[in-house]
Amino acid sequence: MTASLPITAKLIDGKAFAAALRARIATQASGMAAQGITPGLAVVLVGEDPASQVYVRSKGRMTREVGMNSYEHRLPADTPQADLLALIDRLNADPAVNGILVQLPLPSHMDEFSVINAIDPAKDVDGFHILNVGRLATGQKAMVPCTPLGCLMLLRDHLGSLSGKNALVIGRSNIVGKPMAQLLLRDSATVTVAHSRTANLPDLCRQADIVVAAVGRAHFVRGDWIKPGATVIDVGINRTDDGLVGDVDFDAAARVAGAITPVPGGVGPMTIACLLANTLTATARANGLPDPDGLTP
Ligand SMILES: Nc1nc(=O)c2c([nH]1)NC[C@@H]1CN(c3ccc(C(=O)N[C@@H](CCC(=O)O)C(=O)O)cc3)C=[N+]21
Repeated sequence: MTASLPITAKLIDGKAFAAALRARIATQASGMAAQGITPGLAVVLVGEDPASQVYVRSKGRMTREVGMNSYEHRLPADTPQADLLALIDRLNADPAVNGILVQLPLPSHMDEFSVINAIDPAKDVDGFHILNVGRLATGQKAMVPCTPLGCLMLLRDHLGSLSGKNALVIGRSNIVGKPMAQLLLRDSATVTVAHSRTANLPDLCRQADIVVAAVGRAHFVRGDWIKPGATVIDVGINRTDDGLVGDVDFDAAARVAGAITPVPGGVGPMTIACLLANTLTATARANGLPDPDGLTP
């Protein structure tokens, strides 16, 4: 139905935006280095989830490219939870480590909440610790989850103010949907969070000026769900026979939307750039410096 229309949406180039963001982070990191401070990010990977491997590799490279130290800890899938908690304790106590990321998902014998909440909230660059979740929800200074922060930066860059916009977040996960809703609310959008039980999702979506799709199902959001001119942010990373695709039927949606992020090259690179932004912010706060410019919401 939408296939006959021309592609009119502006492409929101997350890859280019993320590269510019990393360049600003590198400049600010070298300013810290001049004061004898080198930010350090520790990434802990338990087991060998293939999607996680890709992420960890590009993350390590980009961390070094912006002038930060990268520490990688790979543990076997059958590592006892107590051993992981002992490693987290060591990283919490290590002054060279300003940020700690424990790659999710964890093997099923571990309790993710116990592991995440063992991280020093000041080093919780994922923003998943319950203290940071509560701070974000109550408008206090927090570490903000990387993917929603990246989406917010792209939205603000494209739209300017989000005030009064109808925003639909599709997906209610702790890592994307819920913190995304909090950030949109803070920017005075009118926020709806939809999920697998939401009634009449297509009609709800047709009222949205902003759609953030984070459901984890390839091409779940159809082109004829999109309000003409809407801004569409696709968080999905789905590996299919057609390669990496998002949660939005891009070819159809790009004929209706005002602007849309591609997959790959949209939100994914922003997630990594925001991880580096959070590491710089954590380093600044740990050293009593003001928050770096333009990296926090
Ligand atoms: N504690 C934790 N924090 C995370 O932030 C986290 C995690 N666990 N577990 C795994 C997911 C996945 N994730 C991605 C980040 C960037 C890309 C990315 O840069 N994607 C590229 C494509 C990469 C490719 O070609 O496969 C893009 O979209 O353009 C993908 C996936 C972060 N995650």
